[in-house]
Formats: sequence, C-alpha cells, structure tokens
Amino acid sequence: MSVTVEQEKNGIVWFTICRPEKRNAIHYEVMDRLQETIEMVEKSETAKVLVITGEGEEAFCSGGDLSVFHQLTTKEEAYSMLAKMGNILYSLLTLSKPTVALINGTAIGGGCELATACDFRYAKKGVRIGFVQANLAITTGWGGATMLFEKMPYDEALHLLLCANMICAEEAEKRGWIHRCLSSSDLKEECRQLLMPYLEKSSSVLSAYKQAATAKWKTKEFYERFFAEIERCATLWEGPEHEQAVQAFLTKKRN
Ligand SMILES: CC[C@@H](C(=O)O)C(=O)SCCNC(=O)CCNC(=O)[C@H](O)C(C)(C)COP(=O)(O)OP(=O)(O)OC[C@H]1O[C@@H](n2cnc3c(N)ncnc32)[C@H](O)[C@@H]1OP(=O)(O)O
Repeated sequence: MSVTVEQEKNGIVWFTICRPEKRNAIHYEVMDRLQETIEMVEKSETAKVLVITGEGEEAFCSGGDLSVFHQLTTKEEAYSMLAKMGNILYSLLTLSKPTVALINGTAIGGGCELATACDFRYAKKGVRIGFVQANLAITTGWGGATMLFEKMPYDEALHLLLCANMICAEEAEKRGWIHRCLSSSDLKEECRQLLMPYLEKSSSVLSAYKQAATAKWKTKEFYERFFAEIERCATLWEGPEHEQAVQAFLTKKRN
C-alpha cells in the first residue's frame, strides 16, 4: 500500500504517502491515488480540509521516483508522465477546499512542487527543503515554478529555483514558502489545532473563499503557462546531462 487516506469526523482528510524506504517518492500508483482523493474531497459534503503528508520521520516526499522514471528517455515519454502529475497538481491547486502540506521530513524536487500546490505549508522545524531540479539539468516539471511565481514574490521564487540548494524549514519560513514551523512531537495534532478555526466554518463558506482565491488560475492563459513549463522540462529531460545526473543518483553507494 503506497498511500493511506483517512477522513476524521472534524472534516480533515489525511493523504499520507507510505513509501518511507524510497523517501516517499512518487510513482504512478501514488499519482492515481492522489487524483482519486482530490476528486473525492471535491465532491464530498463532509470533507473540509485535505492534508498531504509523508510516512516516517525522514521524508515528506523526494519527488518523482527516479528508479521508475529514468526509464522515460524521450521527450514524449517524459511529457506524458510530467503532464499526468501536472494535471493532478493543477486540480490540487484549484481544489475548492483548503489544502495543507504537512512537511514532516525532507521535501525535495517534485516533493516541493506537491507542497507548492497546497494552500498552506506547515513544516517540522529543521527539515530540509530544496527545489533541486536545476542540479539534475531539468526544471520543475509538474508546474512547480508557475505556481511558485504565483504564490511568492518574484525574486524569492527565482532565487529558490536558481540556487537549487537545500535550505532548512526556518529559512524557507523567512522566505515566505513555509507558513508555520512546527515543534511538537505530535505533528498531526499540532496541524489539527492550527486547522481548528477553519474546521469550525461550514463547507460552503470554505468552498466559496477557495473559489474566490483560485478563479485567477482557472483561465486558459494560466493553464497554457503551466503546461508550457512542463513541455520545457520534457525537452530538457531527454538531454544527456539529465540522464547522467539521474544515473549518478541511482548508482550512488549507500551504507
Ligand atoms: C520527476 C519529477 C521531477 C520534478 O518535476 O521535480 C523530480 O521530482 S526529480 C527528483 C528529484 N528528487 C531527487 O533528486 C531526490 C533524490 N533523493 C535524495 O536526494 C535523497 O534520497 C534524500 C531524499 C535527500 C534522502 O537522503 P537519505 O535520507 O540519505 O536517503 P538515501 O539517499 O539513502 O535514500 C534512501 C532510499 O530511497 C531511495 N530514494 C530516495 N529518493 C528517491 C527518488 N526520488 N526516487 C527513487 N528512489 C529514491 C534511494 O535510492 C534509497 O533507496 P535504496 O538504495 O534502495 O535504499
């Protein structure tokens, strides 16, 4: 089982990626389950907030599963995978219920894109975060840069993408990407308490505000911009530098 989905009586739906041995990397099954969950939350009269997190203490999400996706060698093959997840993150971005990334451990690559699609990012103090795609000779490929430029000041977003380094949650909070650093030993409970004021409101009020917030992203212009980023990434994907960077990671000796 790669994910779990649990709904609490208070209206929180927890979507947990359960691949700690792969640092919660995303493969096709995780994508399919996420898409189903987003559709379920959208339609549900009782689901109020969707929280996405990862199992274990090591990682929130390490992005795309490189052991699976390294088999995609052409631009067309890469585009098909990137656009599949791009469409899922677009539906998460425009979901008519509030969404939270509960960043329990390292968030890297596409893991940061997944978190960027959410409305709020709460992170455990000290966890490491990095839009490292540029070090793999690609760009964000799931619409992450387009979302980042919408949600953060231009210079802060560009800095995160061009540096492509790992920063701690506290620095990400100062830069405006993380909304709250959490320090309790029970992250889920701390998250629950932060969401309490939202959960007290009716679903229709939550949904009305989210529709007001996301209307600007439901345009043809925005959608085309989002998918132009994905196409540029697919072009870079088939280059030799990307292949070398992925092979270097996959063949790295680990203890
Ligand atoms: C494809 C979309 C694209 C995008 O649009 O953004 C991407 O997401 S590109 C992928 C970007 N992600 C990465 O480059 C992350 C690579 N992983 C790491 O840098 C590190 O694993 C880590 C996440 C910082 C954790 O380090 P550490 O705690 O030291 O663990 P290990 O490195 O030893 O890994 C343990 C285990 O997990 C496997 N793993 C980790 N990340 C991935 C991944 N993204 N895909 C596949 N497998 C991953 C790693 O190979 C180890 O497995 P074993 O060797 O079998 O134990």
